[in-house]
Amino acid sequence: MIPGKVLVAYATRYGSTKDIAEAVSKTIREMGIETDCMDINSINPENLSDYDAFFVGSPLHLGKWLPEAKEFMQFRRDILNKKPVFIFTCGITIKDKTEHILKKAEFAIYEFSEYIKIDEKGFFPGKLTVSDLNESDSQIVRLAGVGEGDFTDTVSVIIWTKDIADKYFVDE
Ligand SMILES: Cc1cc2nc3c(=O)[nH]c(=O)nc-3n(C[C@H](O)[C@H](O)[C@H](O)COP(=O)(O)O)c2cc1C
Repeated sequence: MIPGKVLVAYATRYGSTKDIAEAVSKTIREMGIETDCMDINSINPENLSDYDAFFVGSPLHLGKWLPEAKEFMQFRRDILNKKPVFIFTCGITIKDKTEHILKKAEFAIYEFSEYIKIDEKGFFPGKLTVSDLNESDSQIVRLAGVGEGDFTDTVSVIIWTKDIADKYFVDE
């Protein structure tokens, strides 16, 4: 299936998941496929039927997807289940791709993978600067010992996206 239009939907607090979403969107657009890259909070559900495939991403917060991203999966599952769905998770801990870390990141998506058919999953390291966080987030990351730094890996995002396009966006 060559999609007419693809939606890349993301949740973010500090912009790094938006950066990943934009890299996904740019990669697809460069293949000649139309894409919209949108913050989940600004998506009009009535427009979802315009899309032939969905990328949906969220950062990890205390081991979970952000609430608006989980709600998007839950409340829009009927339309999502009719189309290919590719999800990406961003987290600072994902810089260490150990089995334990990846299992924890998998657990974050377990709750909605029960009712949504997920075609592909990507896990990407994020970016965190404690001094940029609001008061409550900075307390949480200090207490949880989340760590900080910029581990953005755009090359891996582009490769992941191209692999998906090669596998799913082909003439039948
Ligand atoms: C309150 C808070 C909790 C976080 N919890 C986790 C976590 O459980 N696991 C993890 O890998 N990263 C965690 N992070 C790091 C973020 O997932 C990471 O910085 C991500 O790149 C942020 O995405 P954003 O810039 O799109 O908001 C946390 C960050 C914050 C602010």
